[in-house]
Amino acid sequence: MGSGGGQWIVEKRSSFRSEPLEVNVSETGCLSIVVLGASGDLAKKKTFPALFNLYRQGFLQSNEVHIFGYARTKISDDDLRNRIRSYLEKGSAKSEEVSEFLQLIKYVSGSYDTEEGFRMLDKEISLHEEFRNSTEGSSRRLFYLALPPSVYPVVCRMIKLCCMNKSHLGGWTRIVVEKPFGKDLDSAEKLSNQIGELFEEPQLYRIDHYLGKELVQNLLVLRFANRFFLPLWNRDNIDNVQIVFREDFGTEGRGGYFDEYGIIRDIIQNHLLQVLCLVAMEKPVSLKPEHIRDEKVKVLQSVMPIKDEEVVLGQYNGYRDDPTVPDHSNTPTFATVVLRIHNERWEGVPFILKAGKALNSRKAEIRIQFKDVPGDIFRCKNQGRNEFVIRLQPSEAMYMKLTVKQPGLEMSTVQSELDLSYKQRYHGVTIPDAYERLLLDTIHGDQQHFVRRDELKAAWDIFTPLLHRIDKGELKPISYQQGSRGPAEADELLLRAGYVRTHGYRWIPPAL
Ligand SMILES: NC(=O)C1=CN([C@@H]2O[C@H](COP(=O)(O)OP(=O)(O)OC[C@H]3O[C@@H](n4cnc5c(N)ncnc54)[C@H](OP(=O)(O)O)[C@@H]3O)[C@@H](O)[C@H]2O)C=CC1
Ligand SMILES: O=C1O[C@H](COP(=O)(O)O)[C@@H](O)[C@H](O)[C@H]1O
Repeated sequence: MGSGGGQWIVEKRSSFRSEPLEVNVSETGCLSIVVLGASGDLAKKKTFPALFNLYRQGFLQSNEVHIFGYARTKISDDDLRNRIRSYLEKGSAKSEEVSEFLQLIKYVSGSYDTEEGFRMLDKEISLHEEFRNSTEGSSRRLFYLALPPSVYPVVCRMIKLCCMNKSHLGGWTRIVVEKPFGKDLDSAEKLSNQIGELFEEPQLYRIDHYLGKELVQNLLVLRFANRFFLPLWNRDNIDNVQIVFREDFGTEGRGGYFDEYGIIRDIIQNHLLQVLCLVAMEKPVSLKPEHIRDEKVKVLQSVMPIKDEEVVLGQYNGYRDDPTVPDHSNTPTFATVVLRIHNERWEGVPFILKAGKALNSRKAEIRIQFKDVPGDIFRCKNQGRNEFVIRLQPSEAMYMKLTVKQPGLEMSTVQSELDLSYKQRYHGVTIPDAYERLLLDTIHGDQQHFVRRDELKAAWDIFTPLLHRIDKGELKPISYQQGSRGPAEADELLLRAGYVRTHGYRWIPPAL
């Protein structure tokens, strides 16, 4: 990145894109993207809008791409287009662009467990490929499973049986699967085995959309391209790390799904743990996906068993009013869990993962709190510690809380910050949605930001014992008010873990 006449130039992301894993694969030519579960919530809110944005930016060309929606619901092409139109007509999108894009979508209705529908789907894809005159190495088929995980195995079997890219055309077939990948270690391994019998690891993209967020993608750059951080990023200097997810709304219509999973499976075991890996891992040998994922696995394998006294669970009042939630549900909608990493860099540093629904604010951030300065000659220790905060959302930012001299004649100290707020710094730069990047990575065959099978296993290893105890009712959530900070016990745990709150200081995102 460099500056010229006040104008910031953002280097193309491809400058540090890792190489695709598969050899002899085509990244050009006829591309068919199939959204299975096209009638669902994720498809309309995230998958189709992300495809539309890629189309608008020229990453998907109308002369090579065709999009297929597949689901059981019996609707026409136009019905599907009308369902998703309003989710595309947002921001600066022009209605003609939306209409052009919608014409690329064809809908096929069929069941998930019989060949008939998938044979029809294959016929439609093949028609498109013939129409586009696919030649050697130019037919690419991407299947996005926007479906409940219970149907992944059968759907993958049907794809393998009926819809694979025709080998004489070259190209590839790739499968994107959504979280949750299982409910515990055994079910995740079973799912992995079932899918693994059908597809090779380089064909499988286990998506965790937090890995597509701008500031999560920035973590490796920040840590390993800045001399500042290298000597500080360890147990000698860092006292504790918090990775926090807060939502100011409840389960809203997803109560049935949520009650089966709970906040640990929904957010902590995947999104927050992936962020922890990037904060805590050692420097990878290179940016090759396997080198990065090797380091992530090592961190996960170094996490110690979770102690009961380092867990606080909560459930918001009113959660059970949802008719799809059982009256006596023990499912946590809030959890604070302390993880401890048993290695040379992090021994003794608590990683506090906190997630909650129906709280008093919506934000996701990483908060790295440094130790006190030894020999504090200014006697400013009580004002607060140095903190480095990475605000993932909303208002993407990084800021360092530090102690400075209070401007003026007096020699006193005050808390202030060095602030890199993205909206202020990068005028006019649109931060892409996580799903956009990850879909583009899938098309490019870049698995760096996807979860590898052994990573998934190591992640479930950490949380399975705790989850089983919650499922059995051995640990109970504490009730908390909607719109609050969550149970007070969580704040007490934070203090016990060593976090020191800075009183009287609040970071305010700078206005433009
Ligand atoms: N919604 C979200 O915000 C997020 C969702 N996800 C994950 O994405 C996937 C899809 O989520 P979402 O779109 O919300 O799910 P939905 O419940 O909306 O299901 C998607 C589609 O799958 C079909 N379907 C639903 N239930 C069943 C069933 N029991 N058996 C077979 N088919 C079924 C339905 O299509 P039809 O009946 O027409 O076949 C439905 O339209 C899930 O794995 C979810 O965990 C991940 C992150 C966020
Ligand atoms: O995966 C999920 O994420 C969303 C939050 O995503 P965000 O990008 O808006 O932070 C959460 O609401 C949902 O429960 C969960 O399944």
